[in-house]
Amino acid sequence: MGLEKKSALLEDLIKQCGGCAVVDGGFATQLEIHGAAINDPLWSAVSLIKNPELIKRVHMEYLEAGADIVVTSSYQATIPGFVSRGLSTEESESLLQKSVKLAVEARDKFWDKVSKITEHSYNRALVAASIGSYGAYLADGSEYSGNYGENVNLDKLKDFHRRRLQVLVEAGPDLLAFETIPNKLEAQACVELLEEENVEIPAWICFTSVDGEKAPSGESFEECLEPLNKSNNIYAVGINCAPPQFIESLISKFAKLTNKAIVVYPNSGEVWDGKAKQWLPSQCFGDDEFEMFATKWRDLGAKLIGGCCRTTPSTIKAISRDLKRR
Ligand SMILES: C[S+](C)CC[C@H](N)C(=O)O
Ligand SMILES: N[C@@H](CCS)C(=O)O
Ligand SMILES: [Zn+2]
Repeated sequence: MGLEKKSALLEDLIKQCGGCAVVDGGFATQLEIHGAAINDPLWSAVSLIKNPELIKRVHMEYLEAGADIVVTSSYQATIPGFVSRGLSTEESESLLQKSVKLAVEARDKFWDKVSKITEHSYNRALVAASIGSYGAYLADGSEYSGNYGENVNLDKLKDFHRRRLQVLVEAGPDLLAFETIPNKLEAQACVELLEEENVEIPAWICFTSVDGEKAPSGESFEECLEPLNKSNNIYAVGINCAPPQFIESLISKFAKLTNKAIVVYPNSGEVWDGKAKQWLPSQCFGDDEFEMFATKWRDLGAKLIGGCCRTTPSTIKAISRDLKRR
């Protein structure tokens, strides 16, 4: 299936959902709720080594909550990351494939179950392969600073992303989700790679923001979106893992800067302490607030809405209830 057909699948899903599809919520958060220890350089991806069954369980929980799109466990899964744990390149690549396989299996199992029920409100979900930023791999919180240092140029970022992208694409997800991109250089590297590798899977690219106005690097979103707006590979652009109180004005800003679909999946509002590797309490949104804001975000133009870190299946249930109340 080529790029056009796969993009049409996503387009149809959005239509079927009444104009806005639901993305799942914090994957790592739900792993932790089930007791997974992820204070680790591989973060949530450590579960690919330690507990793949739990990954599937979390995907199922988000599907049951009403997610139309499930994001795989590969955010912080990288070949160099696995190799520095003593795994071989082959083993590392097979874990990346497994991240897609687990999500596809969960989706198929769930759909098999619900499609037998005469009246249900679910859609057949799509699987988005997560591709975390270079900062996520560094595991020092730099996905929220955009500060990669002087030695990181376009080629280095392309080299970092290339093989993982190839492996994930071969595993056959429906979509690609580039997450927590903190600067224009990395966004450009991702877009150029999609073209160089002739990838035929539609992608979204999401930036973080720590001030509610610009990318963490200080670059304006006008600058950051410029390479993305020109690319046929990019279906949607947006924001993930930023505080929810920024989302309203960022959707309005993006709507003026792009014709791409807009995707937003904020975190709960807590702030990540990269050194201590823990979330610090801050102004926080609960499920009720997500429920209230989801329709607002949709009315402002978002076509894909979900939650990121510190949100849970109950957050997704609230968003789904809100958006699917026709
Ligand atoms: C989205 S952040 C909370 C993921 C974890 C981070 N890259 C780290 O490893 O410290
Ligand atoms: N989808 C990621 C988080 C991105 S910030 C995960 O939970 O593993
Ligand atoms: Zn997050």
